[in-house]
Formats: sequence, C-alpha cells, structure tokens
Amino acid sequence: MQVLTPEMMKKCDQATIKAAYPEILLMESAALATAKMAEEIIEKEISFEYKSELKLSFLIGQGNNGGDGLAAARILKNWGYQPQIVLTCSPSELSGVNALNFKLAVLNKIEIYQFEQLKTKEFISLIKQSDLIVDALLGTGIKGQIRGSVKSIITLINQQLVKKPLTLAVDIPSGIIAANGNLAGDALKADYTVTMAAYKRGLLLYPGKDYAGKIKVVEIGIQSETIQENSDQLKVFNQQEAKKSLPVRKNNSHKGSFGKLALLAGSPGMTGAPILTAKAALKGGLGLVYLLTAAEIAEMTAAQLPELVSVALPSQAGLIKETAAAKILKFTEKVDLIAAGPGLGQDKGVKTLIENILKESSLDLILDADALNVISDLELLKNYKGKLTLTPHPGEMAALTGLSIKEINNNRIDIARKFAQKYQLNLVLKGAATITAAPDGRAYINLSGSNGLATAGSGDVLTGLIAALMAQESDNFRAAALAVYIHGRAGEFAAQANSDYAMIASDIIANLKKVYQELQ
Ligand SMILES: NC(=O)C1=CN([C@@H]2O[C@H](COP(=O)(O)OP(=O)(O)OC[C@H]3O[C@@H](n4cnc5c(N)ncnc54)[C@H](O)[C@@H]3O)[C@@H](O)[C@H]2O)[C@H](O)CC1
Ligand SMILES: [K+]
Repeated sequence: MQVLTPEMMKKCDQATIKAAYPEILLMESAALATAKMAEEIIEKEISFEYKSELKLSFLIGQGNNGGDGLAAARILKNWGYQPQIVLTCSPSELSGVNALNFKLAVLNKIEIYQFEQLKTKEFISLIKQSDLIVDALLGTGIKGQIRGSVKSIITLINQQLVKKPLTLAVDIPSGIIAANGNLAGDALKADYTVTMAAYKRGLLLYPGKDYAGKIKVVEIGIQSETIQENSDQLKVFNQQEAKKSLPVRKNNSHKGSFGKLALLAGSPGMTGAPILTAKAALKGGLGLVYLLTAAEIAEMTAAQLPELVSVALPSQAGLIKETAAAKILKFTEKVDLIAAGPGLGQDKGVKTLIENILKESSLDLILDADALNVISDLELLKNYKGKLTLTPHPGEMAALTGLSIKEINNNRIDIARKFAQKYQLNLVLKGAATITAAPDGRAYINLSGSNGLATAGSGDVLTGLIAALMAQESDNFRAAALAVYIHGRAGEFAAQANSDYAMIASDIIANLKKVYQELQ
C-alpha cells in the first residue's frame, strides 16, 4: 500500500475531481468512512444503552478536513446519534463544500458551538463529558505552526485534561505535519486515525506515528491507478506484503539449497555479536554459516553454537592481519553470500579487508556496523561488482553521508532513497520506522516492531536475518524488507512475552518461529 506526501495526495484529489468526480462526493465518501469508523469505535470501546445518550464532539477546522468532520457529524445524526460541533471559525468564513456541509448540519439540527464564543470552562466541560472526540481541525493542508483557535483548542485539551476522551483523528492528528511526522508546535493525540485513500508519510514517521494510534486507510473513490500515477513507489511493508514475499521452500532441498554464508564478524571482547548474527541467519532459514574470525576467538565462538563452522583468520593479539584478505577471498569462492561487520572492530586490518572485498568480490554482500564504519571511499560502494546491501543505523548513516543524526532522522525516507540510487545498492536505514530502499527507487517503510527492539545485539540479529532471506529469495531488496519486517514482528512477540523493558536480542531470535508460523 502506497505512502503519500500532502502534495501527492493533492494531485490525486485534483486528478479525480478533474476526471468528473465531484469534490462534494469525495468529501461525502471520506465522511461516510469517518462515520463508520466512529461507530466501530463506539461499539468496541463504549458500553451504552441508547445511541442518543452518547456525547460525540466534533472539532471542526476551516478547511476540507473540517468539511469531512461536518459531513460525518450529519451522517451520524441520521444514524440516531446526537453529535455536537465546535467550530473554530465563524460560519461565514466557510466556503465551497464546507459551507454547504455546514448548511446541511444546521438543517439536520445538529448542536453547533463556536469556539470563540465559549468560555474556557464551558469548552473544557464539553470535552470532559464527551464519549468520543472527532478531530477534524487540520488535515494535510496544515501550514506552519498551529495558531489561532486551533492552537487554543489543542493546548487546552493537552494541558487541562488529565484523562483525555477517546479520540478519532480525521485523516491525520491535527498538528502533525503530513509530509514528515513532525509536530507543528503541538498536536492532538488520537486513539484511532481514519485516513483517506492512502497512508500519509506523517502517520508512519515519528513523532507523528505516536500520535496516530490505530490507523485505518479507507477507500473514498480515488482509483488505485490515480494513486499509482501520482506517487513515488514508497509503500508500507506490512503483514500482507510479508505473506506475499515469504520464499517458497522446495521439499527436495539440501542445506546448500538455502544458501551458504561467509560471516566476517567478531573480535576479542565482542564475541557475542557474531553468534547472534549466525544464530539469526540459521533460525531465519539459511543453510550453512561459516564464521570467519580472528584465530584467538575462533574456537570459543564455535563452542557457543554447535551448528556453526568456524574458520580462523590470521591475526595478532586478536586483531585480524591485513594479509587475511587473500585467505578470505579464496574462501568466499565456496559460499553464496557474505555478511561483514558485527563486532568486527575498526582497526586497520578490518579496513583493508573490507576494501579488498569491495574491490575483488562479486558475491551478494551485506555490510553492517564496523564494516560500515571503516568505509571512507564511497566510490568503492558504487563500483562494487556484486549486489550490495548496507544496514546503517542513523549514526552510521550520518558518518557515511556527512549529515547530522538529526538531519537523517528528519528526512530519513528521502535520504535513504537518494543514497540507494546514487550508489546503486540496497539500503536499510534502521531506527524507529526502518526504511528499506532499492537502487531502482523502490522503498518500503516497515510497520512492525516495538521499542524493545532498541536493545544491544538487535542489529546483529537483523543482519543475520537479511542474509537468511537473501539466500532464499532472488530479489535482494524484497528479501531485506521482509527481514526487517520479520525482525520487527519477532520483536513484538518477544515484547509480549517479556515486556519491552525485559526483552533482549536473543528473545527476538527465540520468537522467529512464531513469525514464520504466522506468515506461512
Ligand atoms: N482525497 C482526500 O484525501 C480528501 C481529503 N479531504 C480532506 O481535506 C483535507 C485537506 O484539506 P485542506 O482544505 O487542503 O486543508 P486542511 O483542512 O487540512 O487545513 C486548511 C485550513 O486550516 C487552516 N490552517 C492551515 N494551517 C494552519 C495552522 N498551522 N494553524 C491553524 N490553522 C491552519 C487554513 O487556514 C485552512 O483553513 C484532508 O486532510 C482531508 O481530511 C477531502 O475532504 C476529501 C478528499
Ligand atoms: K485531523
């Protein structure tokens, strides 16, 4: 499913209206979907005897988001509810379809208040008594910081209410910028969001994602071709996508059928990282893992995981010698893919090794953690002969691009995509709302995960999973996106079993089986 910017959404609206779909009809569809969602929420969350006893309060802004709200209130009134409306402007300031929907609200005898004419106390008491708030203050048309009545309403609700009523946001929580998920000063937190036609970026990026609650995308009459034509190949990776992408495993297989991985990882003091990666790769379905690591730790790491084949690299005092490069390249002739980085350290030998692999190999190659940190010449990435995948967290991405971590997080979608296209590689930009970007411009925002995934070793597990899925699926981009999804979903299961506080990276691996069982 597509993810849009406000500009793309506007183009979709305009194209639909131009193709003879009247604007009022689009709004009516949006309103009907909103009313249906409100009714679903009421039935699920509130115990009541008569519809008419419920207090449904609609907060209405001056633009079309407010228009959706006005029409939804009218529909609910016709279904037997008693909605009330709080208007942020005077009725004379409404125009076009909004003015018409206001007239219809009056005609249907809906109780209407103007915010400016209410005393603060009256407004607060009205909100406090509400069973459900429908937030139709601001949608994709927000410009600048929140101001005027809209700001007063958001501030009052956020500052004066200890317990906020159940809230349904129309299209996007008011105050969240649809283009990037940032706050326009402040925003109204929703329990649910009903969003029109497609996801908006701001619903899936933080902090916006935290404000949106449970999101439902509803169809309002805009054709999927129109959305396709006016969008940029950015999609969500959800369970549906994961089910579609799960590689089929043939029965007449042997361990070579599911890939052989050369894992270049670990150093003295960091012997756990390679084990997490190797274990995640094997549990992810990969056939065979060779761990290539410093001679001093080769034996002890092998002892931690019996399924592992450990290969000692020439080293001195635990540091891999620069001469190990030739041995590794020779060795990799018998594997299908290479993953390098977890716990590898960043000394000179490691840098030489990674540069040599980038210059000489043509296998599928995944670079993570320290293998990313030692790269100084980005041309090596561009010129790599095989298919390359990088898995930086924002800090590593900052080092690769010269941007700050803040800049990366403020624009993670576009930065990830540009980098992937410029250097012709797959890029997994980790962090909350992981982005997977392909060299051809495709990109996914991942929807699975929980904050418990922000734990030591979580990235090492992801690298192993990416290797596992790549070994089993021919489209490396899809494999990486699927691995990110599975990692996140396993994290959700791990959090359910242990809590977000108490889960560790091994718990993610322990819960992979549940994800595979769910997807099969
Ligand atoms: N296909 C669709 O998605 C449809 C969407 N609809 C709904 O329309 C809104 C977008 O409507 P638009 O009129 O463009 O903008 P808004 O209502 O979001 O806001 C404009 C309105 O708000 C005032 N305003 C702007 N910025 C601020 C601010 N920072 N502080 C206070 N006030 C602000 C401005 O003056 C305007 O009056 C979309 O989200 C959907 O909900 C259609 O109805 C159906 C098709
Ligand atoms: K809204």
